[in-house]
Amino acid sequence: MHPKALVDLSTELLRAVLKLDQPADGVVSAFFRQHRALGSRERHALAETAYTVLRQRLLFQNLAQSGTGPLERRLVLLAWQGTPNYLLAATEAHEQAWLDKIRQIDPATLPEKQRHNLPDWLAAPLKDTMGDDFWPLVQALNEAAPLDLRVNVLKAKRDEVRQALADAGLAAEPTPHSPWGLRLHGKPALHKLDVFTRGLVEVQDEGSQLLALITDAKRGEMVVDFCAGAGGKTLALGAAMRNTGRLYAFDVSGHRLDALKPRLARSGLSNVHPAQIAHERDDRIKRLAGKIDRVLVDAPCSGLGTLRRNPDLKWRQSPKAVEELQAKQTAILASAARLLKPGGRLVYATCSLLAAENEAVAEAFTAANAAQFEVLPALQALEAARVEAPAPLVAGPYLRLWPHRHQTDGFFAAAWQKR
Ligand SMILES: C[S@@+](CC[C@H](N)C(=O)[O-])C[C@H]1O[C@@H](n2cnc3c(N)ncnc32)[C@H](O)[C@@H]1O
Repeated sequence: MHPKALVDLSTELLRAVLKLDQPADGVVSAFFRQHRALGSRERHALAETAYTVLRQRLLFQNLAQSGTGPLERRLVLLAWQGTPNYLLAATEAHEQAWLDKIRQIDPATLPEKQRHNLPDWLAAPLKDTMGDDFWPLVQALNEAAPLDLRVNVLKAKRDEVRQALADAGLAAEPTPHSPWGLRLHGKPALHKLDVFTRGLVEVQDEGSQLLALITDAKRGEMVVDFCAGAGGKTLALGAAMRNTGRLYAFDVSGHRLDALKPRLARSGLSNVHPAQIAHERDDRIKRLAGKIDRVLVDAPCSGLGTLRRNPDLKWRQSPKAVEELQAKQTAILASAARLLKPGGRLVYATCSLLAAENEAVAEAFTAANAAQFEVLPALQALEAARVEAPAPLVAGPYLRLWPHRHQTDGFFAAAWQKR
């Protein structure tokens, strides 16, 4: 495609993404479905340019105040992620002169907001929690996430998969903590690979694998994945159970559970029972009360731990949404807890960075249920699950993962044992 046309399309995509009325990944996919002629490099340039603006929106919006022409075009020129030659061929002399002037600005001299690119309501609690680690976190949130795989231990060993990937020309290292994980070099296309189509691997962030590991589901047990969604953790739990026992995958969204089905078929698991529930107090939950060995509550949350992949969330979430989520998380956790039998394990997890959705919810549960539930220190649970080098993964009794410290998305988990 001609560079001018490509930059125009990039501007059109950015305009749609910046409405912020839908998740950016959905807007980008829909846009590419409407423009099927775009090649993979062109798609990469368009998607990465939009994501770069989302990551550093406050900076770019400020810099764009000086140019001329439509705002979205100026933002595209500033954040362009395609080849530089394309940008040169697509721009007028006055635009190039403007870009040259902007490139002379030293980012270190800019106001703090334009360096962290976070809304105030999010920057404030993160500064409080992180102290000196705030800026390393900000930097990590603006970088792309690595691509991790989880080996399906029902079908293969990690070394075998690593060798099969190497034979296909793909280098991968074992993840530092999860015994199931491989971290790929780069972002290769995986869906046509034999190891993927045969269900030997799933794409799953190491942090997400650690949430399944801390649940430590065992052979023959009765297990509930309360907020199973498309089943990322369900598949890991089912394989850890070696396809024995019974694993219920609940969710209020039938649409998300539908997305679990092809993944289940690839995985070879037959111990998983997906079921749509109306809400957390559904009759199905009442019928299973007191019968379950392990319950994972991978709660609906702000998703702010995934900002590397979903930078739009920092502009789409709000303090009010976080408050509503906290109430929902509290209600789901209370209801899910009723499922456990004595000696059973309850795990509450999120992919949020905020204490309001993490420690605050866990501490309120502990306080309200001390007679029935005892906190299980995350370190103890991770050691028992044979997680490698677990000490740096915990903060007090909880699992706490950060992109800048652990190269994972931001995750939290608390565990309790029913008395
Ligand atoms: C963080 S996502 C789950 C991701 C999933 N566990 C995975 O690993 O792919 C949270 C899920 O909670 C579901 N959810 C929201 N409210 C719920 C409720 N009251 N009961 C059960 N699930 C709920 C959402 O539909 C969403 O799929």
